[in-house]
Amino acid sequence: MYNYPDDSLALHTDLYEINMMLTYWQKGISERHAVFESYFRKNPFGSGYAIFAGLERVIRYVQGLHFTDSDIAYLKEVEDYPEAFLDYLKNLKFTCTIRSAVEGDLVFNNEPIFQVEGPLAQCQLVETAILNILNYQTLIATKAARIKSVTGDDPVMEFGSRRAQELDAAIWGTRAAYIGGFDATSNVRAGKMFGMPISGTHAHSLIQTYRSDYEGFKAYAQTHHDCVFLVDTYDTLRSGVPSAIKVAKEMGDAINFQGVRIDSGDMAYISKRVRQQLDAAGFTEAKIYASNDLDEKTIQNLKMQGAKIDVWGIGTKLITAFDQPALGAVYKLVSIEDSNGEMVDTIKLSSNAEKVSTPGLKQVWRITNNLKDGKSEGDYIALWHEDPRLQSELFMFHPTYTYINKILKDFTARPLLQTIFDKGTLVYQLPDLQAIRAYRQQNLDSLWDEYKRDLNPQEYPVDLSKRLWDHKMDYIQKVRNKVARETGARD
Ligand SMILES: Nc1ncnc2c1ncn2[C@@H]1O[C@H](COP(=O)(O)OP(=O)(O)OP(=O)(O)O)[C@@H](O)[C@H]1O
Ligand SMILES: O=P(O)(O)OC[C@H]1O[C@H](OP(=O)(O)OP(=O)(O)O)[C@H](O)[C@@H]1O
Ligand SMILES: O=C(O)c1cccnc1
Repeated sequence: MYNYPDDSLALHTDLYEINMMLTYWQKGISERHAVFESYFRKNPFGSGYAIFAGLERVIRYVQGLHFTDSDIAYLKEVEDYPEAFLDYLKNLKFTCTIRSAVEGDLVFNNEPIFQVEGPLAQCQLVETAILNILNYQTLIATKAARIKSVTGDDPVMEFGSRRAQELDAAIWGTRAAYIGGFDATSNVRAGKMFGMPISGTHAHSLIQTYRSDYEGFKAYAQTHHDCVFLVDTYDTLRSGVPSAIKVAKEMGDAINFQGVRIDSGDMAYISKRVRQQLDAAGFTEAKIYASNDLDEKTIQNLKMQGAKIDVWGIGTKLITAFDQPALGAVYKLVSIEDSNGEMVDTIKLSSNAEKVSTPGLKQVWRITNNLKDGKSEGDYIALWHEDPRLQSELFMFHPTYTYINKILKDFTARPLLQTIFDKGTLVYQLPDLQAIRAYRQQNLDSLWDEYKRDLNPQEYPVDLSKRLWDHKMDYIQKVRNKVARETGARD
C-alpha cells in the first residue's frame, strides 16, 4: 500500500544515493566535508537565459527531511542494510549549508546555480529531489517567460492542469509559470496554496448540456457576472458570437459581459471577424480570448497575421514544456575533505572542452556596467574567497576562446548565490510571489535585448576569473599527469 501516515520525502531519492551513503558510512567518511554544485550545460528552448524557480519547494523539502519509521522499515525489508546504518539514517539531521540563486533570478548555462556544502553522505542524499524540483520549475518558469515575451501586455492565463504530468506538476508548474510572467491560473488549489489570481471561462460541455449556444450562455449569465462565453461549440460566427451578443444585450449590466473565447479554427481569420461582430454590436470593450495548443511560436505568428486576440489561455505546451521536456541540470562534486582534513578540489575531464567541470567552491558574480544603464555585462565565476568588488577593473574573458575578452572599469558586481541554509538552519526569508515576479521583471529589464530574443539569441558571457581559470588548468594538468603516471601513458 502506498498510503503511509508518516510518509516523508527522505526516500524521494535514487537508490544509488543511499547505497553510496552506506559506503561512506562503512568506510568512516560519511562526515567528510564536501561541496556539490548544480548547473545546466544548455539553456532550455534555445533561449538566451533561464528563470530560476523551485527554491520554495526545495526549502520545504529540506526542512522536512528525515527518515520516518515506515521509511526505515521499508529499507529494512527491501535492502540488506546493516542495522546500525539504519539507525544512523533514522537519527540523521540535515546540517548542510545551501547557497542558491533565488526565484526570479536569471541564470545561464555552465554556471553554478545551487550549492550544497556539508557532510558528504547528506549532500549525496538530497541530489535527486533537488534536481527533480529545480529542473522542472526552472524549465516551466523559462517557458512562461518566453511566452510572455511575445504576448507583451496581453493577459496570459495558465490552463494546463488537465494536461500536466500529474498533480504536483500542475500545482508547482503553474506557480513557476506565474513567476515567469503568467497572470493567472485556472487551478483553484494553486490559488488557495500560493495566493495566485485564479480565472476561468467555461467549457463546451455547458453548451452541449443546453444543446444551444444561446440557452447555455443565458444559463451561465443568470448565475454569474464577469461572463466570458466560449463561442466555438457549433459555429463561431453564425451561432456562437451572435448568441453571446444577444444574451449580453438582454442581460445588460447584470452580467458584465467580458468577452468571448475561441478555441478552434483559423484564429487569425476568426478573431478578426469576431472583433467586427462585437464592435458592430457596440461591445467594443469586450475582449477576445483564445486557446488551443498555443505557444510562443503560434502566438507570434498570430500577431503577425493581425489576429485580434486580447487574452491568451495556455495549457499543454507550457505545462509539459512540450518542445523540451527536461532541463538537464546536474549535481557535481567540486571539493572534498581528504584524510588529513584538507579540502581537495575535484574535476571531471572530458574530450569536449565545454564539458570539463570547474573545480572548487565558487561564487557567481553578476557584472553590470554602470556606464551602460546598469545592463548586465556577463557573469563572472570566481573562487569563493575572491571578491571582484575590491578590484578597480575587471578582466573578463571567454573560458574556452580566451581571445574574446574585455576590461571593465566602472562596474557593479552582485553575488548570485545566496545563503539559504547555514549548517542546516534556514537563514533566508522567502519573498512573496508578487515580490518574486517584480524581481524577475527587474532582472529581465537589465538584460540586453540581444540575449532575450527567442530565436538565435547571442550567447550571454559566463566567464571565469583569471585565478579560477588558472586553477582549472592546473587541475587538468595534475589529473593528466596522474593518469600518465598510473598508466604509463605518454602525454
Ligand atoms: N491563423 C493561424 N496561424 C497559425 N496557427 C494557427 C492559426 N489558427 C490556429 N492555429 C493553430 O493551429 C493549430 C490548429 O489545430 P487543429 O488542426 O487541431 O485545428 P482545430 O481548429 O483545433 O481543430 P478542432 O476543430 O479539431 O479543434 C492549433 O495549434 C492552433 O493554435
Ligand atoms: O490547448 P491548451 O493550450 O492545452 O489549453 C487548454 C485546453 O483545454 C481545454 O480544452 P478541452 O478540450 O480539454 O476542454 P473543453 O474544450 O471542453 O473546455 C481548453 O478549451 C483548451 O483548448
Ligand atoms: O477557464 C477556461 O477557459 C479553461 C480552463 C482550463 C482549460 N481550458 C480552459
